[in-house]
Amino acid sequence: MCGILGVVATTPVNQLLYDGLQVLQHRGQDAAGIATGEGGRFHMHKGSGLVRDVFRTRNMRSLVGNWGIGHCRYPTAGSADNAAEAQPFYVNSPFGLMLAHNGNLTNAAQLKQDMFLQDLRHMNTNSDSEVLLNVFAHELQVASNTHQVNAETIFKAVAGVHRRVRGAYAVVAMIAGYGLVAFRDPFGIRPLVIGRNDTPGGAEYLVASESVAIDTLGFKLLRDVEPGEAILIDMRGNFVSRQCAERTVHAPCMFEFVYLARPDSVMDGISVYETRARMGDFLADKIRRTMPHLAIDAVIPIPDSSRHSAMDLAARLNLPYREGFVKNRYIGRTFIMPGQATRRKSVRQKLNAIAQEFKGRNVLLVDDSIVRGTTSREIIMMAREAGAKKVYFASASPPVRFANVYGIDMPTRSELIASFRSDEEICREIGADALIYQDIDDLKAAVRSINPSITQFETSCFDGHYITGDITSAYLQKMEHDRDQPLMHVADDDDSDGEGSDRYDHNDSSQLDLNLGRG
Ligand SMILES: O=P(O)(O)OC[C@H]1O[C@H](OP(=O)(O)OP(=O)(O)O)[C@H](O)[C@@H]1O
Ligand SMILES: NC(=O)CC[C@H](N)C(=O)O
Ligand SMILES: [Mg+2]
Repeated sequence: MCGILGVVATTPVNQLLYDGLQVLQHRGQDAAGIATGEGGRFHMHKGSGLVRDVFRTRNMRSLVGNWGIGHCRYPTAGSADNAAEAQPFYVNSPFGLMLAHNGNLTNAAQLKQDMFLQDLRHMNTNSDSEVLLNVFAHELQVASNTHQVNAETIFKAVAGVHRRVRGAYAVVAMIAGYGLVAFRDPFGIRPLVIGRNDTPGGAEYLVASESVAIDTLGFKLLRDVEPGEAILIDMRGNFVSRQCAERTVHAPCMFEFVYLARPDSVMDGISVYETRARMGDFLADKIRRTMPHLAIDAVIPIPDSSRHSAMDLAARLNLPYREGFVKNRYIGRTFIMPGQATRRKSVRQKLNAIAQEFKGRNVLLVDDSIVRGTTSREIIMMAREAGAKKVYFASASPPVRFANVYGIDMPTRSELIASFRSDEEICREIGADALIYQDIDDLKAAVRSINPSITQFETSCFDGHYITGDITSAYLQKMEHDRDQPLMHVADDDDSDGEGSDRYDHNDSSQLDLNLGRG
């Protein structure tokens, strides 16, 4: 996952894109970038780090124009902390293109080779998103027979992308002289929603990974981009859309509902908050059914993502819900940090136990998922150190046993605590007195209870079924081999200009003398 945003407005969009990326920060903490368009001219600034660290006042001032795109990165290809792989990516031909991508391509290596040999295109990074941009550029070039780009050619180019590219992709792109393009892969694995804002100057459109960005930026949620669909918004704010894939299946990523998305988002017509609450209900029923003997004194969530499931679980079991861990709000999400050592250290920095909530009690800790077991191991130890008698552990999702190839950085089975262990072994490994996992059918039922029209999900990390149908065991083995080391860190030279004190203060948009009309 990463956060992506695209907007065509009637006033400058630099502040809007910045604010939107801040709201999508939970989707990627590694790098951020913004590109804007001023007529046919692009401006861009990107770099490693959190949104608030990447942009300085002078960068924001240079992002001139009424339309643009933004990206915050959680790397799944190439390397972590590498400013060269920050997005958006740019190619000058045809017309001038900028692109930002959420997802992961599964045939990037083959495409890269084909494009070098057949299309004479060079790629300068190991990012699959740069490959995607070049495929789009090539298809647009082939489809264009005039010097002017039009909707027909863009739709043809997106259809060409769908034919050549495999994997997961939600995309926002800018075409110089035309406007904004957004599209989603034919399985709709990664989310993408559209918002609209009617102003005296005309309609404005915003496309974003999650509806939370649409709400907070003052737009109204229109709908999701359909799997395989492309939407175009020209620089005057005219909106057209078309289905560009020959065959579509709607199978959104289940892990978005479990962990990735913010609870206040609605994606594919499903409220993430309500879904997580329903996961708690189903899990409560399983506990009642399978472990009626557990004498639980209190249900305690592991902040942040499990709170809503834990609350409903406690209510359904008629047990007290207690907040036993305090989260340091200045530490980011642990799971999406690159490198296991950093993740482990961050759990202790991030969460601290309130001893009184544990002393002499049997507690049921609830988390949304157990992936590498980093959080659960530490937290159970902390609960015991705080004086808990028995520590039971419940996960609102099933065991994560398989690699993800669609934009979540868990490429190797060996790093997953559940891959080659039974539930009893996992329970021992994390040090719990009992362990309860959600069943996969209950997880699906929880999400479908909010929107029954979604009948399929991308659930490969739980069941090993890869929805795109092209993932072979040889592919998975190669990935395991290539990535048995976590993503490499590349030295950050971002502050080489020595002007670190000039960081942009997001609370003071008056620093932007070009920011007219947006607070
Ligand atoms: O088994 P693990 O490898 O530790 O991964 C699972 C944990 O990571 C996530 O939390 P994270 O701290 O990333 O974010 P949150 O604050 O949104 O819960 C998730 O909510 C689990 O707590
Ligand atoms: N998580 C993502 O969406 C990652 C996007 C892209 N594959 C990258 O590594 O930069
Ligand atoms: Mg968590």
